[in-house]
Amino acid sequence: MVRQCVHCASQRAVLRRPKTAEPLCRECFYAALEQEVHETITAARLFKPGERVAVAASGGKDSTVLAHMLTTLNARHGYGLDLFLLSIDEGISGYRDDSLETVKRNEAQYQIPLHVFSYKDLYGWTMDEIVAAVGTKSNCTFCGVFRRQALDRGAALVGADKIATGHNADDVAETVLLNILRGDVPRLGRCANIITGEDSPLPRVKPFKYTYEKEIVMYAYFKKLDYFSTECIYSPFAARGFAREFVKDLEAARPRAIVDLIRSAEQFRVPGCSSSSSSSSSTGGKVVALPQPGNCERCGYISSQVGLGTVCEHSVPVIELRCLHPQL
Ligand SMILES: Nc1ncnc2c1ncn2[C@@H]1O[C@H](COP(=O)(O)OP(=O)(O)OP(=O)(O)O)[C@@H](O)[C@H]1O
Repeated sequence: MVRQCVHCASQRAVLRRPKTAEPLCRECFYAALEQEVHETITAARLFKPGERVAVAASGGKDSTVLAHMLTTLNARHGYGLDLFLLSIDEGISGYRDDSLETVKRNEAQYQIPLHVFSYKDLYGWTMDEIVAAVGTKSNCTFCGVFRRQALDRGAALVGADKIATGHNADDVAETVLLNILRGDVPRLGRCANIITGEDSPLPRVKPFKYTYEKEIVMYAYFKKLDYFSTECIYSPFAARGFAREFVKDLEAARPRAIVDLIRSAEQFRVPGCSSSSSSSSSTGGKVVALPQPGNCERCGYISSQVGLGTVCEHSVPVIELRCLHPQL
């Protein structure tokens, strides 16, 4: 029996929405997803008219769909944003070099400018060189910290007011789980924030915070968007992979599990702990020490909070990573 789309009741349904199980036609699926993202953007006041927004673009499905959708919604709803693509080349051959080719094509497809910054230019080394020197243990943690700072630096250099990333609901749910497993209460309280660094010169926003990965993939597939779909060659060693599998299993049993995990973390917010605050805070009578951001003793840039001490990534040559970070 041919199912009708439950929204328009005139077209044949071509898919069942993973989040709601509704049978929908293509156009109604696009409209539903775009409207949800628009509502997320407006409800959380993610953007202000006239802002220059860097769309952090890796060439993967999430950031490609984000670039497509922000361009579409900006035109449709008159957000008044000056959008551009910002890519970081971590120096991972056979992975990032290929995905950057996709971003270059996206620049022409979405008609928004692209700026690329590399670890090599910013720090003097590539991830390939780091992995060759220190192996694959913890490399994802470090790469993530370096990328975060590279995005900040790149965005500041090209005059951005804000960075939008393609983190989706599944990513946020995984992070919630990982923080529970680590007992990291301060991060648990803020990992589900839709805006981070609100008080900093370069806040970050996640317009896809409630958007399911499966729906992003469907959207990209049906719209035939040009994206790169290979996993990073170093990522099989990441602990996040186990959390991802678990979230997928939970979703298979009950699709709402993803959004419920996010909502739980929103409830876990530690009083007095925002993305930019640092001190100590009381949770259920227990005082929780919050990370203290420091400044690099060499270049003065804010240092990371993952155990890099007070020397930022910019100033840490590969050989010193070993000395400063015994966990490597
Ligand atoms: N090299 C990069 N340059 C610019 N932005 C990046 C880069 N890598 C990741 N990002 C940003 O961080 C988000 C989350 O990155 P992550 O590595 O978790 O990839 P992902 O979930 O597979 O996303 P995507 O499908 O966009 O690659 C991306 O959606 C993108 O906005």
